[in-house]
Amino acid sequence: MERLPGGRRPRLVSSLGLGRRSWEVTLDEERGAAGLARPPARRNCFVPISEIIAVEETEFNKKQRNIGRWQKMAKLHAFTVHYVKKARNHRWRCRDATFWCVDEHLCNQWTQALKELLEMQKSRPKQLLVYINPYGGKRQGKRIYEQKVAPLFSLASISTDVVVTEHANHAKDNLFEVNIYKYDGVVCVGGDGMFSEVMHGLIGRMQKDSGIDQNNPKASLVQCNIRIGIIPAGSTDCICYSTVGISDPVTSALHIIVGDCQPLDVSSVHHNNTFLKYSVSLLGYGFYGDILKDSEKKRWMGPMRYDYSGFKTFLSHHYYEGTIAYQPAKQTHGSPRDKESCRTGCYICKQSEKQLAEQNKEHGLKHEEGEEEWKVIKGKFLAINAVNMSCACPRSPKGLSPAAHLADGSADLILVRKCSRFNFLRYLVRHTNQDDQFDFPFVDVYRVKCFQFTSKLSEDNESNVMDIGKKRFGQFCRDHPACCCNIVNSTWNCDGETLDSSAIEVRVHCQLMKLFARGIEEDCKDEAAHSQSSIEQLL
Ligand SMILES: CCCCCCCCCCCCC/C=C/[C@@H](O)[C@H](CO)NC(=O)CCCCCCCCCCCCCCC
Ligand SMILES: Nc1ncnc2c1ncn2[C@@H]1O[C@H](COP(=O)(O)OP(=O)(O)OP(=O)(O)O)[C@@H](O)[C@H]1O
Ligand SMILES: [Ca+2]
Repeated sequence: MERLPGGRRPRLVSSLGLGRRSWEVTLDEERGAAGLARPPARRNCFVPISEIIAVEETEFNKKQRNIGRWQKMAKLHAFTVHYVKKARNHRWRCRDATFWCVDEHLCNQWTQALKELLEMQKSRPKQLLVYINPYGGKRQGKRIYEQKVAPLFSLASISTDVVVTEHANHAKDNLFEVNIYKYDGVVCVGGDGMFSEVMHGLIGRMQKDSGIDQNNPKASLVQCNIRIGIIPAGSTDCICYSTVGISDPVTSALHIIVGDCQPLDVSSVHHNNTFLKYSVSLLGYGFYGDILKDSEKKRWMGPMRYDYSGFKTFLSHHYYEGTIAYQPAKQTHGSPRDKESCRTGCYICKQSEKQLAEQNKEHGLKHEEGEEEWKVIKGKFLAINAVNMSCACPRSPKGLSPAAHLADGSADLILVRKCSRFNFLRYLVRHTNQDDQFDFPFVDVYRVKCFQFTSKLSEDNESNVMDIGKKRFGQFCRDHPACCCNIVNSTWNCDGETLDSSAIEVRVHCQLMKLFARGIEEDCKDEAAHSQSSIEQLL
Protein backbone atom coordinates (compact mmCIF):
# COMPACT_ATOMS: atom_id res chain seq x y z
CA MET A 1 0.00 0.00 0.00
CA GLU A 2 1.24 3.51 -0.75
CA ARG A 3 2.30 5.58 2.25
CA LEU A 4 1.52 9.17 3.15
CA PRO A 5 4.36 11.48 4.30
CA GLY A 6 5.60 10.29 7.70
CA GLY A 7 5.07 6.65 6.78
CA ARG A 8 1.34 6.77 7.54
CA ARG A 9 -1.06 4.71 5.49
CA PRO A 10 -4.00 6.43 3.83
CA ARG A 11 -7.36 5.77 5.46
CA LEU A 12 -8.62 2.47 4.19
CA VAL A 13 -12.32 2.63 3.35
CA SER A 14 -13.98 -0.35 1.71
CA SER A 15 -17.29 -1.97 1.27
CA LEU A 16 -17.03 -5.33 3.04
CA GLY A 17 -19.50 -8.02 3.95
CA LEU A 18 -20.19 -8.84 7.58
CA GLY A 19 -22.98 -11.27 8.32
CA ARG A 20 -25.56 -10.96 5.57
CA ARG A 21 -25.02 -7.27 4.88
CA SER A 22 -22.52 -5.01 3.24
CA TRP A 23 -20.86 -2.34 5.40
CA GLU A 24 -18.67 0.65 4.85
CA VAL A 25 -15.59 -0.36 6.85
CA THR A 26 -12.89 2.16 7.70
CA LEU A 27 -9.39 1.64 9.03
CA ASP A 28 -8.36 4.93 10.49
CA GLU A 29 -4.76 4.76 11.62
CA GLU A 30 -4.79 8.30 12.95
CA ARG A 31 -7.74 7.56 15.21
CA GLY A 32 -6.23 4.20 16.01
CA ALA A 33 -9.51 2.47 15.25
CA ALA A 34 -11.32 0.30 12.78
CA GLY A 35 -14.91 1.29 12.20
CA LEU A 36 -18.07 -0.05 10.65
CA ALA A 37 -20.91 1.97 9.19
CA ARG A 38 -24.01 0.91 7.33
CA PRO A 39 -25.38 3.35 4.80
CA PRO A 40 -27.92 4.88 4.55
CA ALA A 41 -28.84 4.84 8.28
CA ARG A 42 -25.14 5.21 9.12
CA ARG A 43 -25.42 3.40 12.40
CA ASN A 44 -21.80 2.87 13.21
CA CYS A 45 -19.30 1.53 15.68
CA PHE A 46 -15.55 1.61 16.19
CA VAL A 47 -13.10 -0.88 17.62
CA PRO A 48 -9.84 0.71 18.84
CA ILE A 49 -6.77 -1.02 17.43
CA SER A 50 -5.57 -1.38 21.03
CA GLU A 51 -8.55 -3.67 21.64
CA ILE A 52 -7.97 -5.95 18.66
CA ILE A 53 -6.49 -9.25 19.80
CA ALA A 54 -5.60 -10.86 16.47
CA VAL A 55 -6.40 -10.89 12.75
CA GLU A 56 -6.42 -14.06 10.64
CA GLU A 57 -7.14 -14.98 7.04
CA THR A 58 -10.22 -17.18 7.07
CA GLU A 59 -11.29 -19.97 4.80
CA PHE A 60 -14.73 -18.56 4.17
CA ASN A 61 -16.51 -21.73 3.11
CA LYS A 62 -15.67 -23.35 6.40
CA LYS A 63 -17.75 -20.76 8.20
CA GLN A 64 -20.85 -22.04 6.38
CA ARG A 65 -22.69 -18.81 6.79
CA ASN A 66 -25.84 -18.33 4.79
CA ILE A 67 -25.21 -15.10 2.97
CA GLY A 68 -27.66 -15.63 0.17
CA ARG A 69 -26.91 -14.92 -3.47
CA TRP A 70 -23.29 -13.77 -2.91
CA GLN A 71 -22.18 -17.25 -2.04
CA LYS A 72 -23.32 -18.58 -5.41
CA MET A 73 -21.98 -15.72 -7.55
CA ALA A 74 -18.26 -15.82 -6.78
CA LYS A 75 -15.52 -17.23 -4.60
CA LEU A 76 -15.43 -15.20 -1.41
CA HIS A 77 -12.36 -14.16 0.53
CA ALA A 78 -12.48 -13.40 4.21
CA PHE A 79 -10.56 -12.36 7.32
CA THR A 80 -11.51 -12.58 10.96
CA VAL A 81 -10.88 -9.90 13.54
CA HIS A 82 -10.75 -11.06 17.18
CA TYR A 83 -11.40 -8.17 19.51
CA VAL A 84 -12.19 -7.27 23.13
CA LYS A 85 -15.84 -6.90 24.01
CA LYS A 86 -16.38 -4.99 27.25
CA ALA A 87 -19.32 -6.35 29.18
CA ARG A 88 -20.84 -5.38 32.51
CA ASN A 89 -18.90 -5.21 35.80
CA HIS A 90 -15.51 -4.78 34.11
CA ARG A 91 -15.75 -8.20 32.48
CA TRP A 92 -13.95 -8.55 29.12
CA ARG A 93 -14.62 -11.19 26.51
CA CYS A 94 -13.01 -12.15 23.21
CA ARG A 95 -15.39 -11.84 20.23
CA ASP A 96 -14.77 -12.21 16.52
CA ALA A 97 -16.14 -10.71 13.34
CA THR A 98 -15.53 -12.24 9.89
CA PHE A 99 -15.45 -9.78 7.00
CA TRP A 100 -15.77 -10.98 3.42
CA CYS A 101 -15.46 -9.65 -0.12
CA VAL A 102 -15.00 -10.98 -3.64
CA ASP A 103 -11.73 -9.17 -4.24
CA GLU A 104 -8.82 -11.25 -2.95
CA HIS A 105 -6.39 -8.34 -3.20
CA LEU A 106 -8.65 -6.14 -1.06
CA CYS A 107 -8.98 -8.89 1.51
CA ASN A 108 -5.16 -9.26 1.71
CA GLN A 109 -4.75 -5.50 1.90
CA TRP A 110 -7.01 -5.39 4.96
CA THR A 111 -5.39 -8.34 6.69
CA GLN A 112 -1.92 -6.95 6.13
CA ALA A 113 -2.81 -3.41 7.24
CA LEU A 114 -4.41 -4.68 10.45
CA LYS A 115 -1.48 -7.01 11.19
CA GLU A 116 0.98 -4.17 10.67
CA LEU A 117 -0.99 -1.97 13.06
CA LEU A 118 -1.00 -4.74 15.66
CA GLU A 119 2.78 -5.11 15.26
CA MET A 120 3.09 -1.43 16.10
CA GLN A 121 1.46 -1.94 19.54
CA LYS A 122 4.82 -2.01 21.29
CA SER A 123 3.54 -2.51 24.84
CA ARG A 124 2.13 -5.96 23.96
CA PRO A 125 4.05 -8.94 25.34
CA LYS A 126 5.52 -11.49 22.94
CA GLN A 127 7.14 -13.87 25.39
CA LEU A 128 5.85 -14.71 28.86
CA LEU A 129 7.00 -16.85 31.75
CA VAL A 130 3.99 -18.51 33.41
CA TYR A 131 3.83 -20.04 36.92
CA ILE A 132 0.79 -22.12 37.85
CA ASN A 133 -0.04 -23.03 41.45
CA PRO A 134 -2.08 -26.23 41.05
CA TYR A 135 -3.18 -26.10 44.71
CA GLY A 136 -4.40 -22.48 45.09
CA GLY A 137 -8.06 -21.64 45.77
CA LYS A 138 -10.30 -24.47 44.57
CA ARG A 139 -7.32 -26.25 42.95
CA GLN A 140 -8.42 -25.22 39.49
CA GLY A 141 -5.30 -23.27 38.42
CA LYS A 142 -4.06 -25.75 35.83
CA ARG A 143 -7.49 -26.27 34.27
CA ILE A 144 -8.21 -22.53 34.18
CA TYR A 145 -4.91 -21.86 32.43
CA GLU A 146 -5.18 -24.67 29.90
CA GLN A 147 -8.83 -24.15 28.99
CA LYS A 148 -9.34 -20.39 29.25
CA VAL A 149 -5.99 -18.64 29.00
CA ALA A 150 -3.57 -20.65 26.84
CA PRO A 151 -5.87 -20.60 23.76
CA LEU A 152 -6.08 -16.79 23.97
CA PHE A 153 -2.30 -16.41 24.31
CA SER A 154 -1.79 -18.62 21.29
CA LEU A 155 -4.41 -16.67 19.29
CA ALA A 156 -2.45 -13.50 20.10
CA SER A 157 0.83 -15.22 19.04
CA ILE A 158 2.33 -14.96 22.52
CA SER A 159 4.88 -17.65 23.26
CA THR A 160 5.07 -19.00 26.79
CA ASP A 161 7.33 -21.02 29.07
CA VAL A 162 5.06 -22.68 31.62
CA VAL A 163 6.12 -23.94 35.07
CA VAL A 164 3.60 -25.84 37.21
CA THR A 165 4.90 -25.35 40.74
CA GLU A 166 5.76 -28.41 42.81
CA HIS A 167 6.12 -26.78 46.21
CA ALA A 168 5.76 -23.43 47.95
CA ASN A 169 8.52 -20.96 46.95
CA HIS A 170 9.21 -22.88 43.72
CA ALA A 171 8.28 -19.83 41.60
CA LYS A 172 10.20 -17.41 43.82
CA ASP A 173 13.40 -19.48 43.81
CA ASN A 174 13.12 -20.12 40.08
CA LEU A 175 13.00 -16.38 39.38
CA PHE A 176 16.49 -16.05 40.88
CA GLU A 177 17.83 -18.65 38.43
CA VAL A 178 16.21 -18.07 35.03
CA ASN A 179 17.14 -15.40 32.50
CA ILE A 180 14.20 -13.12 33.35
CA TYR A 181 15.36 -10.43 30.96
CA LYS A 182 14.31 -12.42 27.90
CA TYR A 183 10.65 -12.20 28.97
CA ASP A 184 8.20 -9.32 28.50
CA GLY A 185 6.36 -10.35 31.63
CA VAL A 186 5.71 -13.00 34.25
CA VAL A 187 2.24 -14.47 34.72
CA CYS A 188 1.08 -16.13 37.93
CA VAL A 189 -1.94 -18.39 37.98
CA GLY A 190 -3.16 -18.58 41.56
CA GLY A 191 -4.17 -16.33 44.41
CA ASP A 192 -2.65 -13.45 46.34
CA GLY A 193 -0.10 -15.80 47.92
CA MET A 194 1.13 -16.94 44.53
CA PHE A 195 1.31 -13.34 43.33
CA SER A 196 3.32 -12.49 46.43
CA GLU A 197 5.80 -15.25 45.62
CA VAL A 198 6.32 -14.03 42.08
CA MET A 199 6.61 -10.43 43.26
CA HIS A 200 9.24 -11.39 45.86
CA GLY A 201 11.15 -13.33 43.22
CA LEU A 202 11.13 -10.46 40.73
CA ILE A 203 11.81 -7.58 43.14
CA GLY A 204 14.43 -9.64 44.99
CA ARG A 205 16.16 -10.56 41.73
CA MET A 206 16.23 -6.92 40.59
CA GLN A 207 17.85 -5.83 43.87
CA LYS A 208 20.35 -8.69 43.76
CA ASP A 209 21.34 -7.86 40.17
CA SER A 210 21.76 -4.18 41.14
CA GLY A 211 23.73 -4.87 44.33
CA ILE A 212 21.05 -3.45 46.65
CA ASP A 213 20.83 -4.87 50.17
CA GLN A 214 17.17 -5.63 50.95
CA ASN A 215 17.99 -5.81 54.67
CA ASN A 216 18.63 -2.09 54.76
CA PRO A 217 15.22 -0.56 55.55
CA LYS A 218 16.35 2.80 54.16
CA ALA A 219 17.67 1.51 50.82
CA SER A 220 16.16 2.95 47.67
CA LEU A 221 14.95 -0.07 45.79
CA VAL A 222 15.34 -0.53 42.03
CA GLN A 223 12.03 -0.46 40.16
CA CYS A 224 11.00 -3.67 38.46
CA ASN A 225 9.95 -3.04 34.86
CA ILE A 226 9.05 -6.63 34.02
CA ARG A 227 5.26 -6.61 34.38
CA ILE A 228 3.36 -9.26 36.32
CA GLY A 229 0.03 -10.61 35.07
CA ILE A 230 -2.37 -12.25 37.51
CA ILE A 231 -4.71 -14.99 36.36
CA PRO A 232 -6.97 -15.27 39.41
CA ALA A 233 -7.32 -18.81 40.76
CA GLY A 234 -7.04 -18.27 44.52
CA SER A 235 -9.26 -17.79 47.54
CA THR A 236 -9.42 -13.99 47.88
CA ASP A 237 -7.80 -12.66 44.67
CA CYS A 238 -7.81 -9.21 46.20
CA ILE A 239 -4.91 -7.84 44.11
CA CYS A 240 -6.53 -8.87 40.85
CA TYR A 241 -9.96 -7.54 41.89
CA SER A 242 -8.55 -4.21 43.13
CA THR A 243 -6.55 -3.59 39.95
CA VAL A 244 -8.96 -4.91 37.29
CA GLY A 245 -12.37 -4.60 38.97
CA ILE A 246 -13.27 -8.27 38.69
CA SER A 247 -11.57 -11.58 39.35
CA ASP A 248 -12.09 -13.35 36.08
CA PRO A 249 -9.34 -15.33 34.28
CA VAL A 250 -10.43 -14.41 30.73
CA THR A 251 -10.61 -10.68 31.55
CA SER A 252 -7.12 -10.81 33.07
CA ALA A 253 -5.72 -12.75 30.10
CA LEU A 254 -7.06 -10.06 27.74
CA HIS A 255 -5.49 -7.26 29.81
CA ILE A 256 -2.18 -9.11 29.46
CA ILE A 257 -2.61 -9.54 25.69
CA VAL A 258 -3.38 -5.87 25.01
CA GLY A 259 -0.27 -4.96 27.04
CA ASP A 260 -1.82 -2.90 29.83
CA CYS A 261 0.49 -1.38 32.41
CA GLN A 262 -0.43 -0.38 35.95
CA PRO A 263 2.28 0.75 38.38
CA LEU A 264 1.88 -0.44 41.94
CA ASP A 265 3.16 0.75 45.34
CA VAL A 266 4.97 -1.87 47.40
CA SER A 267 5.66 -1.71 51.16
CA SER A 268 8.83 -3.21 52.57
CA VAL A 269 8.57 -4.78 56.03
CA HIS A 270 11.63 -5.01 58.30
CA HIS A 271 12.40 -6.08 61.85
CA ASN A 272 15.69 -5.08 63.50
CA ASN A 273 17.37 -4.29 60.18
CA THR A 274 16.30 -7.63 58.76
CA PHE A 275 14.09 -7.78 55.70
CA LEU A 276 10.91 -9.78 56.31
CA LYS A 277 8.53 -9.32 53.35
CA TYR A 278 7.01 -7.01 50.78
CA SER A 279 3.31 -6.20 50.82
CA VAL A 280 0.99 -4.74 48.19
CA SER A 281 -2.45 -5.34 49.65
CA LEU A 282 -3.06 -5.87 53.38
CA LEU A 283 -0.71 -5.75 56.33
CA GLY A 284 -3.08 -6.59 59.15
CA TYR A 285 -2.47 -7.11 62.89
CA GLY A 286 -5.15 -8.29 65.30
CA PHE A 287 -8.35 -9.31 63.49
CA TYR A 288 -6.92 -10.18 60.05
CA GLY A 289 -3.71 -11.64 61.54
CA ASP A 290 -5.72 -13.93 63.81
CA ILE A 291 -8.06 -14.99 60.97
CA LEU A 292 -5.07 -15.95 58.84
CA LYS A 293 -3.32 -17.86 61.61
CA ASP A 294 -6.44 -19.89 62.34
CA SER A 295 -7.31 -20.42 58.67
CA GLU A 296 -3.87 -21.87 57.80
CA LYS A 297 -4.82 -24.99 59.81
CA LYS A 298 -7.98 -25.31 57.72
CA ARG A 299 -6.49 -25.09 54.20
CA TRP A 300 -8.41 -28.25 53.26
CA MET A 301 -11.63 -26.19 53.50
CA GLY A 302 -10.55 -24.08 50.49
CA PRO A 303 -11.82 -20.47 50.27
CA MET A 304 -14.47 -21.22 52.94
CA ARG A 305 -11.73 -21.36 55.58
CA TYR A 306 -11.70 -17.58 55.79
CA ASP A 307 -15.42 -17.39 56.62
CA TYR A 308 -15.05 -20.09 59.27
CA SER A 309 -11.98 -18.49 60.87
CA GLY A 310 -13.49 -15.02 60.42
CA PHE A 311 -16.56 -16.00 62.40
CA LYS A 312 -14.43 -17.65 65.11
CA THR A 313 -12.10 -14.65 65.36
CA PHE A 314 -15.04 -12.29 65.49
CA LEU A 315 -16.47 -14.20 68.46
CA SER A 316 -13.12 -14.30 70.29
CA HIS A 317 -12.99 -10.46 70.12
CA HIS A 318 -9.33 -10.14 71.12
CA TYR A 319 -7.68 -6.79 71.33
CA TYR A 320 -3.97 -6.00 71.47
CA GLU A 321 -2.02 -3.20 73.10
CA GLY A 322 0.79 -1.44 71.29
CA THR A 323 2.35 1.72 69.91
CA ILE A 324 2.25 2.97 66.34
CA ALA A 325 4.52 5.71 65.03
CA TYR A 326 3.94 7.02 61.51
CA GLN A 327 5.01 9.72 59.10
CA PRO A 328 2.04 11.27 57.25
CA ALA A 329 2.19 11.16 53.45
CA LYS A 330 2.32 14.88 52.72
CA GLN A 331 3.37 14.59 49.08
CA THR A 332 0.17 12.90 47.92
CA HIS A 333 -2.87 14.94 46.95
CA GLY A 334 -5.64 12.68 48.20
CA SER A 335 -7.10 11.71 51.56
CA PRO A 336 -8.49 8.35 52.75
CA ARG A 337 -11.84 10.08 53.37
CA ASP A 338 -12.19 11.17 49.71
CA LYS A 339 -15.41 10.21 47.97
CA GLU A 340 -13.59 9.55 44.68
CA SER A 341 -11.76 6.26 44.17
CA CYS A 342 -8.60 5.45 42.21
CA ARG A 343 -9.62 4.70 38.63
CA THR A 344 -7.92 4.11 35.24
CA GLY A 345 -5.64 7.08 34.45
CA CYS A 346 -5.94 8.35 38.06
CA TYR A 347 -4.78 11.97 38.35
CA ILE A 348 -3.36 11.52 41.86
CA CYS A 349 -1.25 8.51 40.82
CA LYS A 350 -0.05 10.42 37.71
CA GLN A 351 1.13 13.29 39.96
CA SER A 352 3.06 10.81 42.10
CA GLU A 353 4.66 9.37 38.97
CA LYS A 354 5.86 12.86 37.97
CA GLN A 355 7.23 13.54 41.47
CA LEU A 356 9.03 10.20 41.44
CA ALA A 357 10.64 10.95 38.06
CA GLU A 358 11.81 14.35 39.35
CA GLN A 359 13.18 12.83 42.56
CA ASN A 360 15.08 10.19 40.62
CA LYS A 361 16.53 12.90 38.36
CA GLU A 362 17.68 14.97 41.35
CA HIS A 363 18.95 12.28 43.70
CA GLY A 364 19.52 9.28 41.46
CA LEU A 365 18.95 6.20 43.54
CA LYS A 366 19.92 7.90 46.81
CA HIS A 367 17.03 7.89 49.24
CA GLU A 368 16.36 11.25 50.90
CA GLU A 369 15.05 10.68 54.40
CA GLY A 370 12.32 13.27 55.03
CA GLU A 371 12.59 15.55 58.00
CA GLU A 372 8.88 15.30 58.74
CA GLU A 373 7.86 14.59 62.28
CA TRP A 374 6.68 11.24 63.51
CA LYS A 375 3.23 10.99 65.10
CA VAL A 376 2.84 8.45 67.89
CA ILE A 377 -0.35 6.65 68.95
CA LYS A 378 -0.64 4.24 71.86
CA GLY A 379 -3.73 2.17 72.49
CA LYS A 380 -5.70 -1.05 72.57
CA PHE A 381 -6.66 -2.21 69.12
CA LEU A 382 -8.94 -4.86 67.65
CA ALA A 383 -7.31 -4.38 64.27
CA ILE A 384 -4.43 -2.44 62.75
CA ASN A 385 -4.65 -2.53 58.95
CA ALA A 386 -2.23 -0.92 56.54
CA VAL A 387 -3.35 -1.11 52.92
CA ASN A 388 -1.50 -0.02 49.78
CA MET A 389 -4.64 -0.35 47.66
CA SER A 390 -8.38 -0.48 48.38
CA CYS A 391 -8.24 -4.29 49.01
CA ALA A 392 -11.53 -4.68 47.18
CA CYS A 393 -12.46 -8.33 46.66
CA PRO A 394 -15.69 -10.26 46.07
CA ARG A 395 -16.27 -10.37 49.88
CA SER A 396 -15.90 -6.59 50.13
CA PRO A 397 -16.46 -4.94 46.74
CA LYS A 398 -15.24 -1.49 47.83
CA GLY A 399 -12.50 -2.85 50.10
CA LEU A 400 -10.92 -1.91 53.40
CA SER A 401 -10.05 1.61 52.25
CA PRO A 402 -12.19 2.54 49.25
CA ALA A 403 -10.21 5.71 48.42
CA ALA A 404 -6.72 4.17 48.63
CA HIS A 405 -4.58 4.62 45.51
CA LEU A 406 -2.70 1.94 43.60
CA ALA A 407 0.33 4.07 42.81
CA ASP A 408 0.43 7.25 44.92
CA GLY A 409 3.39 6.23 47.11
CA SER A 410 1.31 5.96 50.28
CA ALA A 411 -0.63 3.46 52.37
CA ASP A 412 -3.78 3.95 54.42
CA LEU A 413 -3.27 3.05 58.07
CA ILE A 414 -6.58 2.05 59.68
CA LEU A 415 -6.74 1.75 63.47
CA VAL A 416 -9.78 0.03 64.97
CA ARG A 417 -9.70 0.60 68.71
CA LYS A 418 -11.18 -1.62 71.36
CA CYS A 419 -14.97 -1.41 71.10
CA SER A 420 -17.97 -3.66 71.75
CA ARG A 421 -18.61 -6.73 69.59
CA PHE A 422 -21.75 -5.04 68.30
CA ASN A 423 -19.82 -1.95 67.18
CA PHE A 424 -17.12 -4.07 65.57
CA LEU A 425 -19.82 -5.95 63.66
CA ARG A 426 -21.29 -2.61 62.50
CA TYR A 427 -17.81 -1.71 61.26
CA LEU A 428 -17.41 -5.04 59.42
CA VAL A 429 -20.85 -4.80 57.83
CA ARG A 430 -19.80 -1.46 56.31
CA HIS A 431 -17.11 -3.34 54.36
CA THR A 432 -19.95 -4.81 52.39
CA ASN A 433 -22.26 -1.82 51.81
CA GLN A 434 -22.04 1.80 50.70
CA ASP A 435 -21.85 3.36 54.19
CA ASP A 436 -18.66 5.10 55.34
CA GLN A 437 -16.61 2.56 57.32
CA PHE A 438 -14.43 5.30 58.82
CA ASP A 439 -17.36 7.18 60.32
CA PHE A 440 -17.06 5.62 63.80
CA PRO A 441 -15.48 7.19 66.90
CA PHE A 442 -13.37 4.03 67.41
CA VAL A 443 -11.93 3.99 63.86
CA ASP A 444 -9.11 6.29 62.70
CA VAL A 445 -7.48 6.37 59.30
CA TYR A 446 -4.26 8.09 58.20
CA ARG A 447 -2.48 8.27 54.86
CA VAL A 448 1.16 7.41 55.61
CA LYS A 449 4.47 6.87 53.84
CA CYS A 450 5.98 4.78 56.63
CA PHE A 451 5.11 3.44 60.07
CA GLN A 452 6.44 1.33 62.90
CA PHE A 453 4.57 -0.87 65.33
CA THR A 454 5.65 -2.30 68.66
CA SER A 455 3.34 -4.39 70.80
CA LYS A 456 3.09 -3.62 74.52
CA LEU A 457 4.54 -7.04 75.17
CA SER A 458 7.67 -6.31 73.11
CA GLU A 459 8.08 -2.93 74.78
CA ASP A 460 7.86 -4.48 78.25
CA ASN A 461 10.42 -7.16 77.41
CA GLU A 462 12.61 -5.23 75.01
CA SER A 463 15.64 -5.40 77.24
CA ASN A 464 15.86 -9.18 77.46
CA VAL A 465 14.00 -10.55 74.46
CA MET A 466 15.56 -10.29 71.04
CA ASP A 467 12.67 -11.50 68.89
CA ILE A 468 9.48 -11.35 70.80
CA GLY A 469 7.36 -12.65 67.94
CA LYS A 470 9.03 -16.04 68.19
CA LYS A 471 8.61 -16.44 71.97
CA ARG A 472 5.36 -17.63 73.39
CA PHE A 473 5.44 -17.08 77.11
CA GLY A 474 2.11 -15.33 77.50
CA GLN A 475 -1.31 -16.94 77.65
CA PHE A 476 -4.80 -15.66 77.39
CA CYS A 477 -6.27 -14.43 80.62
CA ARG A 478 -7.87 -17.73 81.62
CA ASP A 479 -9.40 -16.39 84.82
CA HIS A 480 -11.49 -13.85 82.99
CA PRO A 481 -12.25 -15.22 79.51
CA ALA A 482 -15.00 -12.67 78.98
CA CYS A 483 -12.69 -9.67 79.34
CA CYS A 484 -10.85 -10.52 76.09
CA CYS A 485 -7.62 -9.10 77.48
CA ASN A 486 -4.79 -10.71 75.68
CA ILE A 487 -1.27 -10.95 76.92
CA VAL A 488 0.15 -12.66 73.83
CA ASN A 489 0.90 -10.94 70.57
CA SER A 490 -1.19 -11.26 67.48
CA THR A 491 0.60 -11.95 64.19
CA TRP A 492 0.84 -9.79 61.09
CA ASN A 493 -1.06 -10.92 58.02
CA CYS A 494 1.15 -9.80 55.14
CA ASP A 495 -0.82 -10.27 51.89
CA GLY A 496 -2.11 -13.57 53.26
CA GLU A 497 1.10 -14.84 54.86
CA THR A 498 2.03 -14.65 58.53
CA LEU A 499 5.09 -12.75 59.71
CA ASP A 500 7.24 -14.01 62.57
CA SER A 501 7.74 -10.64 64.25
CA SER A 502 5.09 -8.44 65.77
CA ALA A 503 7.44 -5.43 65.95
CA ILE A 504 7.85 -4.15 62.41
CA GLU A 505 9.04 -1.18 60.40
CA VAL A 506 7.18 -0.47 57.15
CA ARG A 507 8.01 1.86 54.26
CA VAL A 508 6.02 2.44 51.06
CA HIS A 509 8.03 2.38 47.82
CA CYS A 510 6.18 4.40 45.22
CA GLN A 511 5.44 2.44 42.02
CA LEU A 512 8.11 -0.19 42.67
CA MET A 513 6.52 -2.65 40.26
CA LYS A 514 4.09 -2.92 37.36
CA LEU A 515 1.11 -5.12 36.51
CA PHE A 516 -0.58 -6.07 33.25
CA ALA A 517 -3.69 -4.09 34.26
CA ARG A 518 -5.07 -0.56 33.89
CA GLY A 519 -6.78 0.04 37.24
CA ILE A 520 -10.54 -0.14 37.54
CA GLU A 521 -12.31 1.56 34.64
CA GLU A 522 -14.91 4.21 35.42
CA ASP A 523 -18.34 2.67 34.98
CA CYS A 524 -20.25 5.63 33.68
CA LYS A 525 -22.87 6.03 30.93
CA ASP A 526 -20.08 5.16 28.47
CA GLU A 527 -20.53 1.53 29.35
CA ALA A 528 -24.12 1.55 28.10
CA ALA A 529 -23.07 3.55 25.03
CA HIS A 530 -20.27 1.11 24.37
CA SER A 531 -22.50 -1.92 24.39
CA GLN A 532 -25.13 -0.19 22.22
CA SER A 533 -22.64 0.39 19.44
CA SER A 534 -20.90 -2.97 19.60
CA ILE A 535 -20.58 -5.02 16.43
CA GLU A 536 -23.02 -7.64 17.74
CA GLN A 537 -25.67 -5.00 18.27
CA LEU A 538 -25.28 -3.67 14.74
CA LEU A 539 -25.71 -7.02 13.07
C1 LIG B 1 -21.22 -9.65 58.67
C2 LIG B 1 -20.36 -9.78 57.47
C3 LIG B 1 -19.07 -9.09 57.57
C4 LIG B 1 -18.23 -9.39 56.40
C5 LIG B 1 -16.95 -8.67 56.44
C6 LIG B 1 -16.12 -9.02 55.26
C7 LIG B 1 -14.84 -8.33 55.28
C8 LIG B 1 -13.99 -8.83 54.19
C9 LIG B 1 -12.76 -8.01 54.04
C10 LIG B 1 -11.83 -8.68 53.16
C11 LIG B 1 -10.54 -7.96 53.10
C12 LIG B 1 -9.57 -8.73 52.35
C13 LIG B 1 -8.25 -8.14 52.41
C14 LIG B 1 -7.31 -8.95 51.61
C15 LIG B 1 -6.35 -9.64 52.11
C16 LIG B 1 -5.45 -10.47 51.30
O1 LIG B 1 -4.20 -9.86 51.21
C17 LIG B 1 -5.23 -11.83 51.95
C18 LIG B 1 -4.54 -12.75 50.96
O2 LIG B 1 -5.43 -13.24 50.03
N1 LIG B 1 -6.49 -12.44 52.30
C19 LIG B 1 -6.80 -12.68 53.55
O3 LIG B 1 -6.05 -12.45 54.46
C20 LIG B 1 -8.15 -13.27 53.79
C21 LIG B 1 -8.96 -12.38 54.64
C22 LIG B 1 -10.36 -12.90 54.65
C23 LIG B 1 -11.18 -12.16 55.57
C24 LIG B 1 -12.55 -12.76 55.67
C25 LIG B 1 -13.27 -12.11 56.76
C26 LIG B 1 -14.57 -12.74 57.04
C27 LIG B 1 -15.14 -12.09 58.27
C28 LIG B 1 -16.37 -12.76 58.71
C29 LIG B 1 -16.87 -12.09 59.98
C30 LIG B 1 -18.16 -12.70 60.35
C31 LIG B 1 -18.85 -12.02 61.50
C32 LIG B 1 -20.22 -12.59 61.62
C33 LIG B 1 -20.87 -12.20 62.88
C34 LIG B 1 -22.24 -12.70 63.02
N1 LIG C 1 2.88 -26.58 44.25
C1 LIG C 1 2.62 -26.01 45.43
N2 LIG C 1 2.38 -26.76 46.53
C2 LIG C 1 2.08 -26.17 47.70
N3 LIG C 1 2.03 -24.83 47.89
C3 LIG C 1 2.26 -24.05 46.83
C4 LIG C 1 2.57 -24.59 45.56
N4 LIG C 1 2.74 -23.57 44.68
C5 LIG C 1 2.56 -22.44 45.40
N5 LIG C 1 2.28 -22.71 46.68
C6 LIG C 1 1.98 -21.78 47.80
O1 LIG C 1 0.58 -21.77 48.04
C7 LIG C 1 0.23 -20.56 48.69
C8 LIG C 1 -1.21 -20.19 48.43
O2 LIG C 1 -1.45 -20.12 47.09
P1 LIG C 1 -2.46 -19.14 46.38
O3 LIG C 1 -2.23 -17.76 46.77
O4 LIG C 1 -2.34 -19.44 44.92
O5 LIG C 1 -3.90 -19.63 46.86
P2 LIG C 1 -4.85 -19.24 48.04
O6 LIG C 1 -4.08 -19.12 49.31
O7 LIG C 1 -5.96 -20.20 48.02
O8 LIG C 1 -5.43 -17.85 47.62
P3 LIG C 1 -5.33 -16.39 48.29
O9 LIG C 1 -3.86 -16.12 48.46
O10 LIG C 1 -5.98 -15.51 47.26
O11 LIG C 1 -6.06 -16.43 49.58
C9 LIG C 1 1.20 -19.54 48.16
O12 LIG C 1 1.70 -18.80 49.22
C10 LIG C 1 2.30 -20.35 47.47
O13 LIG C 1 3.56 -20.06 48.03
CA1 LIG D 1 -1.00 3.45 47.53
